[in-house]
Amino acid sequence: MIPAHVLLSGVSRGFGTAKAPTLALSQVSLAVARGEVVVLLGPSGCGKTTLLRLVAGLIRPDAGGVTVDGQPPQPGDGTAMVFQSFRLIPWKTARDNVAFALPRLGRAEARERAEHYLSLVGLSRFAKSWPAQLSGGMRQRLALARALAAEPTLLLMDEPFASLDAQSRELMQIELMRLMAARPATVLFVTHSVDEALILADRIVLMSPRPGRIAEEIAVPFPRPRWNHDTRALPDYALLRRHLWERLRDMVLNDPASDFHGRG
Ligand SMILES: Nc1ncnc2c1ncn2[C@@H]1O[C@H](COP(=O)(O)OP(=O)(O)OP(=O)(O)O)[C@@H](O)[C@H]1O
Repeated sequence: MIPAHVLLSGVSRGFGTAKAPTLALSQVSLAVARGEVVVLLGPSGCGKTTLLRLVAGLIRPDAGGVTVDGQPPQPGDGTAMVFQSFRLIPWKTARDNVAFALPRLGRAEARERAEHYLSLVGLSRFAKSWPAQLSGGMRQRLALARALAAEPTLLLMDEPFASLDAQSRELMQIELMRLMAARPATVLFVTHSVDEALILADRIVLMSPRPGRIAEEIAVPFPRPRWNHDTRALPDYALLRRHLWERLRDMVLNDPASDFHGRG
Protein backbone atom coordinates (compact mmCIF):
# COMPACT_ATOMS: atom_id res chain seq x y z
CA MET A 1 0.00 0.00 0.00
CA ILE A 2 1.30 3.52 -0.86
CA PRO A 3 1.82 5.50 2.37
CA ALA A 4 -0.36 8.60 2.75
CA HIS A 5 1.27 12.00 2.35
CA VAL A 6 -1.01 13.47 5.01
CA LEU A 7 -2.57 11.28 7.68
CA LEU A 8 -4.95 12.20 10.47
CA SER A 9 -5.89 9.36 12.82
CA GLY A 10 -8.69 9.85 15.35
CA VAL A 11 -7.88 13.55 15.74
CA SER A 12 -9.74 15.66 18.28
CA ARG A 13 -9.00 19.32 19.04
CA GLY A 14 -10.80 21.69 21.38
CA PHE A 15 -10.56 25.39 22.22
CA GLY A 16 -11.86 27.62 24.97
CA THR A 17 -11.99 27.11 28.71
CA ALA A 18 -13.09 24.22 30.91
CA LYS A 19 -16.38 26.10 31.54
CA ALA A 20 -16.95 27.00 27.89
CA PRO A 21 -15.21 24.39 25.74
CA THR A 22 -15.56 24.16 21.96
CA LEU A 23 -14.79 20.85 20.34
CA ALA A 24 -13.57 22.05 16.94
CA LEU A 25 -12.78 18.55 15.67
CA SER A 26 -13.85 15.19 17.04
CA GLN A 27 -12.40 11.83 16.00
CA VAL A 28 -11.37 12.89 12.50
CA SER A 29 -9.47 10.38 10.38
CA LEU A 30 -8.32 11.20 6.88
CA ALA A 31 -5.60 9.91 4.56
CA VAL A 32 -4.48 12.10 1.65
CA ALA A 33 -2.37 10.55 -1.10
CA ARG A 34 0.61 12.32 -2.63
CA GLY A 35 -0.55 14.58 -5.45
CA GLU A 36 -4.22 14.32 -4.49
CA VAL A 37 -6.43 17.43 -4.39
CA VAL A 38 -8.76 17.13 -1.41
CA VAL A 39 -11.36 19.82 -0.82
CA LEU A 40 -12.77 20.33 2.67
CA LEU A 41 -16.34 21.56 2.29
CA GLY A 42 -18.65 22.45 5.14
CA PRO A 43 -20.61 25.16 6.92
CA SER A 44 -19.07 27.70 9.27
CA GLY A 45 -17.53 26.27 12.41
CA CYS A 46 -17.10 22.67 11.24
CA GLY A 47 -13.35 22.78 11.88
CA LYS A 48 -11.96 23.20 8.35
CA THR A 49 -9.38 25.83 9.32
CA THR A 50 -8.49 23.91 12.48
CA LEU A 51 -7.78 20.85 10.35
CA LEU A 52 -5.48 22.87 8.05
CA ARG A 53 -3.66 24.39 11.03
CA LEU A 54 -3.08 20.92 12.47
CA VAL A 55 -1.62 19.71 9.17
CA ALA A 56 0.56 22.85 8.95
CA GLY A 57 1.97 22.04 12.39
CA LEU A 58 0.71 25.37 13.78
CA ILE A 59 -1.30 23.59 16.49
CA ARG A 60 -1.23 20.07 17.95
CA PRO A 61 -4.14 17.67 18.42
CA ASP A 62 -5.52 16.99 21.92
CA ALA A 63 -6.01 13.36 20.93
CA GLY A 64 -5.05 11.27 17.93
CA GLY A 65 -2.19 11.84 15.55
CA VAL A 66 -1.27 13.95 12.51
CA THR A 67 1.62 13.09 10.23
CA VAL A 68 2.99 14.55 7.01
CA ASP A 69 5.36 12.17 5.24
CA GLY A 70 5.16 9.97 8.32
CA GLN A 71 6.41 12.70 10.70
CA PRO A 72 4.62 15.15 13.01
CA PRO A 73 4.31 18.31 10.88
CA GLN A 74 6.58 21.30 11.43
CA PRO A 75 5.67 24.75 10.04
CA GLY A 76 7.62 25.39 6.83
CA ASP A 77 9.01 21.99 5.93
CA GLY A 78 7.82 21.68 2.33
CA THR A 79 4.37 23.06 3.18
CA ALA A 80 2.95 26.39 1.97
CA MET A 81 -0.29 28.09 3.00
CA VAL A 82 -2.54 30.46 1.05
CA PHE A 83 -5.21 32.44 2.90
CA GLN A 84 -8.32 34.40 1.98
CA SER A 85 -6.65 37.58 3.26
CA PHE A 86 -3.64 37.76 0.99
CA ARG A 87 -1.16 38.58 3.80
CA LEU A 88 1.14 40.54 1.52
CA ILE A 89 3.78 42.93 2.81
CA PRO A 90 2.54 46.39 1.72
CA TRP A 91 5.96 48.04 1.62
CA LYS A 92 7.56 45.41 -0.60
CA THR A 93 7.12 45.14 -4.37
CA ALA A 94 5.34 42.13 -5.86
CA ARG A 95 8.69 40.53 -6.70
CA ASP A 96 10.10 41.15 -3.23
CA ASN A 97 6.96 39.77 -1.58
CA VAL A 98 7.71 36.50 -3.35
CA ALA A 99 11.48 36.64 -2.81
CA PHE A 100 10.97 37.35 0.90
CA ALA A 101 9.32 33.93 1.24
CA LEU A 102 12.54 32.26 0.04
CA PRO A 103 14.98 32.97 2.88
CA ARG A 104 17.11 29.92 2.12
CA LEU A 105 18.09 31.25 -1.30
CA GLY A 106 20.64 33.97 -1.97
CA ARG A 107 19.21 37.38 -2.92
CA ALA A 108 19.84 37.07 -6.66
CA GLU A 109 18.52 33.51 -6.83
CA ALA A 110 15.43 34.42 -4.79
CA ARG A 111 14.65 37.31 -7.16
CA GLU A 112 15.15 35.09 -10.19
CA ARG A 113 12.84 32.42 -8.74
CA ALA A 114 10.31 35.14 -7.81
CA GLU A 115 10.30 36.45 -11.39
CA HIS A 116 9.75 32.94 -12.73
CA TYR A 117 6.69 32.37 -10.53
CA LEU A 118 5.32 35.85 -11.21
CA SER A 119 5.44 34.99 -14.91
CA LEU A 120 3.62 31.69 -14.27
CA VAL A 121 0.71 33.57 -12.70
CA GLY A 122 0.78 36.27 -15.40
CA LEU A 123 2.20 39.07 -13.24
CA SER A 124 5.59 39.67 -14.91
CA ARG A 125 4.64 43.21 -15.88
CA PHE A 126 3.76 44.01 -12.27
CA ALA A 127 6.94 42.74 -10.60
CA LYS A 128 7.83 46.23 -9.44
CA SER A 129 4.29 47.22 -8.40
CA TRP A 130 3.23 47.62 -4.78
CA PRO A 131 0.41 45.38 -3.51
CA ALA A 132 -1.85 48.44 -3.19
CA GLN A 133 -1.50 49.04 -6.94
CA LEU A 134 -2.88 45.57 -7.77
CA SER A 135 -6.51 44.46 -8.11
CA GLY A 136 -7.93 41.85 -5.72
CA GLY A 137 -7.48 39.09 -8.30
CA MET A 138 -3.89 40.15 -8.98
CA ARG A 139 -3.10 40.21 -5.26
CA GLN A 140 -4.43 36.70 -4.90
CA ARG A 141 -2.31 35.60 -7.87
CA LEU A 142 0.67 37.19 -6.14
CA ALA A 143 -0.13 35.30 -2.92
CA LEU A 144 -0.33 32.10 -4.97
CA ALA A 145 3.01 32.83 -6.67
CA ARG A 146 4.57 33.39 -3.26
CA ALA A 147 3.27 30.04 -2.00
CA LEU A 148 4.31 28.14 -5.14
CA ALA A 149 7.77 29.74 -5.33
CA ALA A 150 8.77 27.79 -2.24
CA GLU A 151 8.07 24.71 -4.42
CA PRO A 152 6.01 23.02 -1.72
CA THR A 153 5.05 19.38 -1.86
CA LEU A 154 1.98 20.22 0.22
CA LEU A 155 -0.23 23.25 -0.41
CA LEU A 156 -2.77 24.24 2.24
CA MET A 157 -5.35 26.71 0.95
CA ASP A 158 -7.90 28.32 3.29
CA GLU A 159 -10.73 29.84 1.23
CA PRO A 160 -8.11 31.49 -0.97
CA PHE A 161 -10.53 32.80 -3.59
CA ALA A 162 -13.47 33.70 -1.34
CA SER A 163 -12.92 37.44 -1.50
CA LEU A 164 -12.68 37.60 -5.30
CA ASP A 165 -15.47 38.55 -7.69
CA ALA A 166 -17.14 35.62 -9.46
CA GLN A 167 -15.18 35.98 -12.69
CA SER A 168 -11.75 36.33 -11.03
CA ARG A 169 -12.62 33.37 -8.84
CA GLU A 170 -13.30 31.11 -11.82
CA LEU A 171 -10.14 32.30 -13.55
CA MET A 172 -8.09 31.61 -10.42
CA GLN A 173 -9.54 28.11 -10.19
CA ILE A 174 -8.34 27.45 -13.76
CA GLU A 175 -4.98 29.04 -12.98
CA LEU A 176 -4.53 26.78 -9.97
CA MET A 177 -5.46 23.66 -11.96
CA ARG A 178 -2.98 24.58 -14.70
CA LEU A 179 -0.20 25.23 -12.18
CA MET A 180 -0.91 21.94 -10.40
CA ALA A 181 -0.85 20.06 -13.72
CA ALA A 182 2.59 21.56 -14.49
CA ARG A 183 4.06 20.95 -11.05
CA PRO A 184 1.93 18.56 -9.00
CA ALA A 185 1.59 18.96 -5.25
CA THR A 186 -0.74 17.53 -2.66
CA VAL A 187 -3.47 20.11 -2.03
CA LEU A 188 -5.84 20.54 0.91
CA PHE A 189 -8.30 23.27 -0.09
CA VAL A 190 -10.99 24.74 2.17
CA THR A 191 -14.14 26.24 0.69
CA HIS A 192 -17.81 26.97 1.36
CA SER A 193 -18.57 26.76 -2.35
CA VAL A 194 -20.04 23.55 -3.76
CA ASP A 195 -19.08 24.56 -7.31
CA GLU A 196 -15.49 25.34 -6.36
CA ALA A 197 -15.25 21.95 -4.63
CA LEU A 198 -16.64 20.10 -7.65
CA ILE A 199 -14.35 21.89 -10.11
CA LEU A 200 -11.11 21.48 -8.14
CA ALA A 201 -11.31 18.26 -6.14
CA ASP A 202 -10.22 14.71 -6.73
CA ARG A 203 -12.11 14.04 -3.52
CA ILE A 204 -14.51 16.14 -1.47
CA VAL A 205 -14.52 15.74 2.30
CA LEU A 206 -17.85 17.04 3.57
CA MET A 207 -17.64 18.19 7.19
CA SER A 208 -20.42 18.82 9.73
CA PRO A 209 -20.26 21.21 12.70
CA ARG A 210 -20.41 21.08 16.50
CA PRO A 211 -18.34 19.06 16.89
CA GLY A 212 -16.45 19.11 13.59
CA ARG A 213 -16.62 15.71 11.97
CA ILE A 214 -16.30 14.13 8.55
CA ALA A 215 -19.85 13.56 7.36
CA GLU A 216 -19.09 12.06 3.96
CA GLU A 217 -16.29 11.60 1.43
CA ILE A 218 -17.03 11.78 -2.29
CA ALA A 219 -14.64 10.91 -5.12
CA VAL A 220 -15.17 13.44 -7.92
CA PRO A 221 -15.28 11.50 -11.19
CA PHE A 222 -14.91 14.28 -13.78
CA PRO A 223 -11.99 13.88 -16.21
CA ARG A 224 -8.99 16.22 -16.10
CA PRO A 225 -7.98 18.66 -17.36
CA ARG A 226 -11.24 20.34 -16.43
CA TRP A 227 -10.51 23.75 -17.91
CA ASN A 228 -10.86 22.79 -21.57
CA HIS A 229 -14.46 21.62 -21.41
CA ASP A 230 -17.54 22.62 -19.47
CA THR A 231 -17.46 20.28 -16.48
CA ARG A 232 -20.67 21.87 -15.23
CA ALA A 233 -22.54 20.60 -18.28
CA LEU A 234 -21.93 16.95 -17.32
CA PRO A 235 -25.09 15.22 -16.04
CA ASP A 236 -23.30 13.88 -12.94
CA TYR A 237 -22.29 17.41 -12.05
CA ALA A 238 -25.88 18.46 -11.41
CA LEU A 239 -26.56 15.31 -9.39
CA LEU A 240 -23.50 15.70 -7.16
CA ARG A 241 -24.11 19.41 -6.78
CA ARG A 242 -27.65 18.84 -5.62
CA HIS A 243 -26.61 16.13 -3.18
CA LEU A 244 -23.92 18.32 -1.61
CA TRP A 245 -26.14 21.38 -1.50
CA GLU A 246 -28.96 19.46 0.24
CA ARG A 247 -26.59 18.03 2.83
CA LEU A 248 -25.09 21.46 3.56
CA ARG A 249 -28.54 23.06 3.76
CA ASP A 250 -29.73 20.40 6.23
CA MET A 251 -26.62 20.86 8.40
CA VAL A 252 -27.22 24.59 8.62
CA LEU A 253 -30.98 24.32 9.24
CA ASN A 254 -30.41 21.72 12.00
CA ASP A 255 -27.58 23.62 13.71
CA PRO A 256 -28.91 25.45 16.81
CA ALA A 257 -25.97 27.87 16.57
CA SER A 258 -26.88 28.91 13.02
CA ASP A 259 -28.94 32.03 12.21
CA PHE A 260 -30.92 29.82 9.84
CA HIS A 261 -31.73 27.17 12.48
CA GLY A 262 -35.26 25.79 12.07
CA ARG A 263 -36.02 27.71 8.86
CA GLY A 264 -36.69 26.14 5.50
N1 LIG B 1 -8.26 29.93 18.42
C1 LIG B 1 -9.53 29.60 18.75
N2 LIG B 1 -10.05 29.93 19.96
C2 LIG B 1 -11.31 29.59 20.30
N3 LIG B 1 -12.15 28.91 19.49
C3 LIG B 1 -11.70 28.56 18.27
C4 LIG B 1 -10.36 28.88 17.83
N4 LIG B 1 -10.19 28.40 16.58
C5 LIG B 1 -11.36 27.81 16.24
N5 LIG B 1 -12.26 27.90 17.27
C6 LIG B 1 -13.63 27.36 17.26
O1 LIG B 1 -13.58 26.05 16.74
C7 LIG B 1 -14.68 25.82 15.84
C8 LIG B 1 -14.13 25.46 14.47
O2 LIG B 1 -13.48 26.61 13.94
P1 LIG B 1 -12.80 26.64 12.49
O3 LIG B 1 -12.31 28.03 12.25
O4 LIG B 1 -11.83 25.54 12.39
O5 LIG B 1 -14.06 26.31 11.58
P2 LIG B 1 -14.26 26.57 10.01
O6 LIG B 1 -15.02 25.41 9.49
O7 LIG B 1 -12.95 26.88 9.37
O8 LIG B 1 -15.19 27.86 10.02
P3 LIG B 1 -15.35 29.03 8.90
O9 LIG B 1 -15.89 28.35 7.69
O10 LIG B 1 -16.35 29.97 9.52
O11 LIG B 1 -14.00 29.63 8.70
C9 LIG B 1 -15.51 27.08 15.85
O12 LIG B 1 -16.57 26.92 16.77
C10 LIG B 1 -14.53 28.15 16.31
O13 LIG B 1 -15.21 29.19 16.99
